[in-house]
Amino acid sequence: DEDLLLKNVSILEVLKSEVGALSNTSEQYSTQVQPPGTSHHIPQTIIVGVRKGGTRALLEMLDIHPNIVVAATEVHFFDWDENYVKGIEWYRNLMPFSYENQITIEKTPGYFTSLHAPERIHDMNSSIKLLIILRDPTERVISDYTQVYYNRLENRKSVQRFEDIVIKNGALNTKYKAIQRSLYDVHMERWLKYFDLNQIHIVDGNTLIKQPLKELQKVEKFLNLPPKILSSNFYFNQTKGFYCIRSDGRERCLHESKGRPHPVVNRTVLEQLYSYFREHNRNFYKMVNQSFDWH
Ligand SMILES: Nc1ncnc2c1ncn2[C@@H]1O[C@H](COP(=O)(O)OS(=O)(=O)O)[C@@H](OP(=O)(O)O)[C@H]1O
Repeated sequence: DEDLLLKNVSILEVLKSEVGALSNTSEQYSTQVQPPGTSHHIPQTIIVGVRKGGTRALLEMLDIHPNIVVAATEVHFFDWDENYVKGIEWYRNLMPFSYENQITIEKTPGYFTSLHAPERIHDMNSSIKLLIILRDPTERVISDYTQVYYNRLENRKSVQRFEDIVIKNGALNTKYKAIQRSLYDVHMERWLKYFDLNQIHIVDGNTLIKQPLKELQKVEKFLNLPPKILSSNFYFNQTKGFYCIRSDGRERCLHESKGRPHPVVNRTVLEQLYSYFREHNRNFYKMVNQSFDWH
């Protein structure tokens, strides 16, 4: 049920928050005629996740770069069988027009936790560069819950308190999908079966919120692009409480579904989540040779 809901939610998102997130990309995308010398290219880089990690912010911020073009919507090619069977040409045609010197990027957060995505992406291009944006796993669970909460409200479905989902019979409900999606080591292991660590760059989602330029400069380096994203491309919007983008003479913030207030969670429940993830986090740090200041 939750997966079905998620799928519907994703489609809804494509229609609402994702396409509408930044009118700039969607307008360009839907009305653009093919400029001479451009064509649809298969992405040389994919943001594969994680859901609620900050994938939309990362994609839109990378779109500032003149050598980057981004797909406006989540494509779900590698994680949804009904799309994958349509073949690579179907996928390529969904990409925006780009020049030879530009990198095409798409983001589908569901790839990170998909069982098939690593192998399928590897089959398409074994030397592709992958971006994964991660944030504190507990925060990610709460963000995931918050998204489903609002979607259920919109669809007039019943909602539950966070604590009532996360704790079952006095113990942590580790079967809860949102918790499973935060087991970064478990998912990462699948990616490392197909890709070298040096093909994968991990973006710190917590840092992207507070110091976007710092994280974007690392991505520019990873993609071998000249540093073109500047501090003047960002301004802090007090009302939203997040950085917004200034580019091509326009100012834009992400859709209101990005950066929603989270519920205040019971301290004991928080501690249970922190301690559950601790071992997984340590394992993940070892796997990727990098550590993060998660709880
Ligand atoms: N600049 C800026 N503006 C708004 N939001 C920002 C920004 N940078 C990062 N974020 C964080 O992005 C979180 C949503 O992540 P995703 O875009 O990956 O979500 S989704 O999986 O595509 O639904 C979203 O999570 P929530 O805070 O839970 O809404 C934000 O914390």
